[in-house]
Order: sequence, then structure tokens, then C-alpha cells
Amino acid sequence: MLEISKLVKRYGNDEPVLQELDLVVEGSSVVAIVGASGAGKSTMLRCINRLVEPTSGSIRLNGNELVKLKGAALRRARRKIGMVFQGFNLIDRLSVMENVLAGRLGYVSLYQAITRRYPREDIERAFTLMERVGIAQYANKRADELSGGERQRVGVVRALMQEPEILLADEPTASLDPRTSEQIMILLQSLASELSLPVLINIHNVAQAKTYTERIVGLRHGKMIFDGVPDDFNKEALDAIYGGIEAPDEEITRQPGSSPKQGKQGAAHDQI
Ligand SMILES: Nc1ncnc2c1ncn2[C@@H]1O[C@H](COP(=O)(O)OP(=O)(O)OP(=O)(O)O)[C@@H](O)[C@H]1O
Repeated sequence: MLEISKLVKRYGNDEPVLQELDLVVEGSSVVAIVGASGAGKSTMLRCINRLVEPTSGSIRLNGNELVKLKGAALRRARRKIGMVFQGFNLIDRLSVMENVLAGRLGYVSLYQAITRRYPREDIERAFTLMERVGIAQYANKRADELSGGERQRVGVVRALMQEPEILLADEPTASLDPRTSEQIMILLQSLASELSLPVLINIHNVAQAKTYTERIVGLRHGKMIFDGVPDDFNKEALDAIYGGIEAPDEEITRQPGSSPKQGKQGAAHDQI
């Protein structure tokens, strides 16, 4: 269970980007975090895995307080938090298998990592997961020889190799075409239930959030202003979250797989 309580993040002397945010995610729920650009979505995810230092507040994962952890304790906690990135964050010149095994770096010794002598069970787990997501046939290919969707699958498997207790996905579909985006969303949804894993997904595509997640959290200026099931995420909620911004109104009704036409927010970010 993830329990975020009164989380504040202030960069320098600027206004806080997260303002006493509270969020509890239980079980294997798939939660979409939506909000306009700058609302604090990435900052929130990055506070959870401590890529960003929270200013104050508490973040507990299965009872363990993550804020204030340092050194070895922080490294141990971090390996339980899988992260999937918009730009995949793969090492292009390495093979798919080597990228996937990088998910074990928090577990193996430095010697094993440098000599790439990963335990047999890690390699077996890597193959099992690669088969599960349909990339086993690319194990020996260089990562940069894969399509965007395949690369994101590598990113997902690398995160799962950590045996995470939670999966964070920061705009995981924003670099992908609409069809491939949907496949990745379906994959994340299925893996959450198969592995009993909570998954938090920052996403600009409201239609996909509504279709492939079971809960939507809407942020505006670092505050949560919507928290509910997709069916309740209506035009009013959309307006409250995107405010005066030219909101992706059409996304709320657009069916997945239809035209990728989007409002400013979606267009600006899904194409990056
Ligand atoms: N390292 C940083 N230093 C200073 N300000 C930052 C830093 N990272 C983010 N910010 C600011 O914090 C605010 C929230 O940024 P964040 O990236 O969390 O928003 P977001 O909702 O994820 O936006 P987007 O959808 O565009 O990715 C923005 O105003 C941003 O400029």
C-alpha cells in the first residue's frame, strides 16, 4: 500500500509545486494521475522514488517511510519501486537482455554487474517476463533496433525485474502512436492484476486514463482536486483540472483507437 500524507515539494524559494498532497493507493489498483502541464504530476512520482527530495510530508510504501531514507536504506527501498519513463531510458548500444538485467542492479554485487554475471534465476526471470510481454525474440538485439512500443516493453520488463512493490509510469505512452499507446496501457493494466502490483500512471490522454485505469486523480497547481472512478470523470472534472487551459475536451469522448486529434495539453505532450 502507498500512503502519501501532506506531501510538500518546493523547488528553491518558488511556490510549492506540491501542496500538502494526500493519496492512498491500495492493492493492485491502476491509478491515472492527470493534470495540466506543470501541475506537479512528475514531481509527485519522483518524490516517491526520491529522484526528487520532498520538502516535507510522509510517503510510506507497505508501511516503510521513504522520506528521509539515505544511503543503503534508500537504495534498498528504491529497488522496490519500478519506474517506466516516457523516453524509455534504455541504453541503446546494449542488448535487450542487458537492458532488462539492469533491473537487477540493485540486487547483484558490483563484480557481478561489471562482469555481467547475473545469477541464473535472474536470466530465467528475464526470459519469462520478456516472453510475457512479447519481446523474448529480441533478447540479443540492440535496444536501438526496436520500435517505440517494443522499447517501452523493455522498459516495463526492466522495472519488473526489480520485483517492485509498486510501478510508477511517467507518461509511458507519450512517445508512442495511439495504437501502440493503447497496447502499453493494456499491458500495464494486465500486469497490475497478474502481479498484484499498484501502478501509478502520469498521463495526458484522458480517454486512455478513463479506459485503462480504475481510478483517476486530478492535480491542479499541486493540489488534488479530483479523486474518483473514471465514470465520474466528467466535463466538470475536466474543466476543474484544466481550467482556462484549452482542455482536451474531445478526449473525454474519443474512443481509444480513433483519431489522435487532441487538445493543447494532449497534443503538446503526447507528441514529445
Ligand atoms: N528541477 C526543478 N527545478 C525547479 N522547478 C522545477 C523542477 N522540476 C519541475 N519544476 C517545476 O515544478 C512544476 C511542476 O512540474 P512537473 O514536471 O512536476 O509538472 P507535470 O505536471 O509533470 O508537468 P508535465 O505534464 O508538463 O510533465 C513546474 O512549474 C516546473 O517548472
